[in-house]
Amino acid sequence: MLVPGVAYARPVRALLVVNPQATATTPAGRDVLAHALASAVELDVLETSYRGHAADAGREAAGAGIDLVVAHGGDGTVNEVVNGLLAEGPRPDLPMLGVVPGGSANVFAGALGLPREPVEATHRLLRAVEERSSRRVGLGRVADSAGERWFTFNAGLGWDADVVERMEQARARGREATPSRYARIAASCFFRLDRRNPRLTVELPGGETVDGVHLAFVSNTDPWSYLGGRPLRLNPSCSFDRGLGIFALRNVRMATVLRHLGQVIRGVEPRGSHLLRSDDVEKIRVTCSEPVRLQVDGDHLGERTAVEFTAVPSAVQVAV
Ligand SMILES: Nc1ncnc2c1ncn2[C@@H]1O[C@H](COP(=O)(O)OP(=O)(O)OP(=O)(O)O)[C@@H](O)[C@H]1O
Repeated sequence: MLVPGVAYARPVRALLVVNPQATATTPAGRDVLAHALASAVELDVLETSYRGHAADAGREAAGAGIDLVVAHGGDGTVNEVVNGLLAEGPRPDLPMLGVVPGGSANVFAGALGLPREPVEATHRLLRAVEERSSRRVGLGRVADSAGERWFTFNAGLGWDADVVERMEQARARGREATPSRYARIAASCFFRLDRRNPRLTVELPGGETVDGVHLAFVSNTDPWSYLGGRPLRLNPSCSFDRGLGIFALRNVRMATVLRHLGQVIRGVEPRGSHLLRSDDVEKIRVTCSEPVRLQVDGDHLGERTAVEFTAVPSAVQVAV
């Protein structure tokens, strides 16, 4: 493990995990990144060949005396690496995480203030390695009947997860994730949701319970927009150094939803009595009488009726 500020006699051992399927990774970019890293560290490179491969690599690295695991891909790749590293829970001797964006949204990197441009991000990472500069980042954990999963920036149940699933389907058909497509999908998901009417119940510590929720959006930072490259302002006081934040919409009509959608796209903070907003929360439980979709870091994971979110402070050390 690397201790910040300490000079080492032995070289830093690093693993570069590249997702060749991510939107903005290329063989040329991979090679530039690998060469740059190899000038500073003892490097192994792994290109993922199946979904879950990055998680397997993270798990192996955690037990193999590796100092640094660099994820090059989108948020799905970062999420997998983190889930592998933390498979046995947080430990002070776990490898440090490095991120070089290679996805379409790169929300985690954006929330950490890292450059989205891969060459610039590589320079920043090299500088962090050289200076032994890092920060500890608090993450969230989702527990349900299917098991446990870490999230690096957010997880959502209900309307938001419906949108993520439809967006995944659109991208699989080669469609681009433009703001207008996002708005159209969000509106059509809301119409469907309104008809089916599966409302969620949110339980907060201290016994506070909120019913009639269409969307429960739980985060460990105010996530960056998938579209505009700036904070979403759903929960502006939420940060990696505090507990979880929740943003929930309850008993709203279509006109209000469309107004908030426009605000979020423009980077304006939505307000109103139908919004539940709480932050620095340790545990959040969300239940529903019928199955609703769950998304974790922008990946749709299927349907659930009960999910518990937990804040885990200082879960991972990130080279920044
Ligand atoms: N070799 C592979 N074949 C198929 N899927 C893979 C492979 N390697 C990784 N994956 C999966 O690809 C999915 C998408 O990757 P990722 O999120 O990193 O890129 P992206 O979708 O372009 O980025 P973003 O999430 O920022 O839009 C991840 O969920 C990961 O599990």
